[in-house]
Amino acid sequence: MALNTTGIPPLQFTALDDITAQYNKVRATFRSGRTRDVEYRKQQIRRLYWAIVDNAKLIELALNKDMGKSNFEANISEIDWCKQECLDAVDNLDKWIKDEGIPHMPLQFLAMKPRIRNEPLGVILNIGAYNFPFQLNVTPLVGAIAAGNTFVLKPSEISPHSAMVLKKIMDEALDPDCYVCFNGGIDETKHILEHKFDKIVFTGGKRTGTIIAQKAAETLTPVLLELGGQNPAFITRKGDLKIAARRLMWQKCLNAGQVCLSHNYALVERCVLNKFIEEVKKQYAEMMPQGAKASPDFSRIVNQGHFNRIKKMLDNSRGKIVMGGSMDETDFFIEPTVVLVDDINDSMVVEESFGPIWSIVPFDTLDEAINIANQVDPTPLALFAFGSDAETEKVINSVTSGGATINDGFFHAMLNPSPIGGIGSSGTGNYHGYFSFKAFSHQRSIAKVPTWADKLLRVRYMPYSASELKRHHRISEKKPNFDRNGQLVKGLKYWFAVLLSLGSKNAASFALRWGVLIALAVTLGLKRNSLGL
Ligand SMILES: NC(=O)c1ccc[n+]([C@@H]2O[C@H](COP(=O)([O-])OP(=O)(O)OC[C@H]3O[C@@H](n4cnc5c(N)ncnc54)[C@H](O)[C@@H]3O)[C@@H](O)[C@H]2O)c1
Ligand SMILES: CC1=C(/C=C/C(C)=C/C=C/C(C)=C/C=C/C=C(C)/C=C/C=C(C)/C=C/C=C(\C)C=O)C(C)(C)CCC1
Repeated sequence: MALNTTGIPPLQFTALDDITAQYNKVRATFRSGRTRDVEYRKQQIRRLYWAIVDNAKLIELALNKDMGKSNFEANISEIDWCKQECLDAVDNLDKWIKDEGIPHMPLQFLAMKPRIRNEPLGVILNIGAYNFPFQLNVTPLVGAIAAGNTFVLKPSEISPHSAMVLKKIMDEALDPDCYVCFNGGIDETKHILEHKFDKIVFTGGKRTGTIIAQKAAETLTPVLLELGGQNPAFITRKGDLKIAARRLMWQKCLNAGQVCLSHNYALVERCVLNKFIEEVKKQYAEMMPQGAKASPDFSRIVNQGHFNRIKKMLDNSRGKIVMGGSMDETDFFIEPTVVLVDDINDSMVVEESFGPIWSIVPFDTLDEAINIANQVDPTPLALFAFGSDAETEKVINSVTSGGATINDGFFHAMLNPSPIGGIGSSGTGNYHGYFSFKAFSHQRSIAKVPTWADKLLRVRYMPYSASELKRHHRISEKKPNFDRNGQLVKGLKYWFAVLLSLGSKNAASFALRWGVLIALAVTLGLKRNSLGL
């Protein structure tokens, strides 16, 4: 790739004919079996690792040009992340690739060597979002390579510098017969989608996600959808208000809140409302003493369209701005802004912010807060709870979400090996580390039936024999331990288990009780010995 004075050339769309030709090439290479070789996969991921390291400065530059992302954030949330994904895959692939046993297999079938083999799916298409262009595109790429697939990447055109650097990295580091990057807008993406893929990964908005899922359904292509949502935060009077304010502010300042996982609104117990708002202001002042506009750490909104969308959401609100509120359209700056609302139909609640603005909704009882969250978005991507253990447990059990963190922002998704994914309308499927490997593999069930076992299998052959069936049932039929009312039947087996476990309910009390019993027996034995009995 030729570099101009800024270091990165303007976004160049891939020609439609070229897309088809390169698609045919990666399809043919997959059929050739080249990507089945595990050493080959590891070598490709190692090359990718070094390409990320060697292009780190260019990645920083691209992210800065696309959305004013600071070098610090470019490193912790994109470069370091991608490097870690590569290393995790290379270090663990030999373990991941091994055939897996099948849990709870009845003893009599073990001779059939039942197992699961993770096999590559074929050609994977990844359509990426703009906000974390490296993390959100390289992570699926690593998983797809690790699982033995070929891969087509279509980065978001609204992070054009990042899209060009991603193409450079892939072109320079990876086997071009297997892994390709197509750049383009809607027309190019539509053309790509005319080709048959074995799985489509889409990260982006719900509206586009619906279009992609509909298109994929035409050819029964499975999808992994990473979408957005209205993520709630819960703060009760028993929570640490300072910690809640600090950590929530952090995730709304990271990438100027353009994070699918950040909170859209915070439900705050009314009796601590003013204190919490004061804490939020204090934390903002501490993190950005000269304000966000002057802070070298604060990103800009990616383009005019997203700037207008966020501004409109704020303009349409009937709530009261309690912090921030300033903007500068000339460089797409929007200040971290908090709006106090008392109507859950307010634009600040019902729309996805995907920016540095968020709302606070007061509540009087935790049940009320839970009802509000379930009304606003019953299946958000993430959820955050600050309160006592009992309260946070209640929140987690009463409001579902793709993932959840107690006492922090999206920590559950900051851990490379943890799976990330939505539920319901916030997404389908999950990935990261081993979970990417699984997402891009077919779990193929395999059995090998010994030829010598034919006599044992007599029961299944014609002419069917009632006596053979009776014998078969006698040997292998499992008996239920419950009655017709669904009640547990405390038969011989139950009482034997109680006796053996000494009535313990878990492994720790089992060990303790047996330990005490053995100690007692030993002490008694010693005593008898010393008495010469
Ligand atoms: N769950 C996650 O991991 C995750 C991560 C980042 C962003 N998001 C969500 O993504 C949204 C913001 O990102 P965005 O603006 O890049 O999303 P978007 O839906 O506008 O675009 C995503 C991708 O889809 C392509 N695209 C857009 N319109 C298309 C069409 N009509 N046909 C085919 N392809 C099309 C774009 O080129 C881009 O590559 C937010 O809703 C956010 O919550 C989710
Ligand atoms: C806490 C303990 C310790 C210390 C721990 C330390 C020092 C942790 C440092 C953590 C840092 C610097 C983390 C920063 C990470 C930022 C990340 C990974 C950002 C990720 C962004 C993501 C995933 C965005 C995703 C966006 C999506 C999906 C959509 O838009 C010890 C070790 C000192 C002791 C124990 C306790």
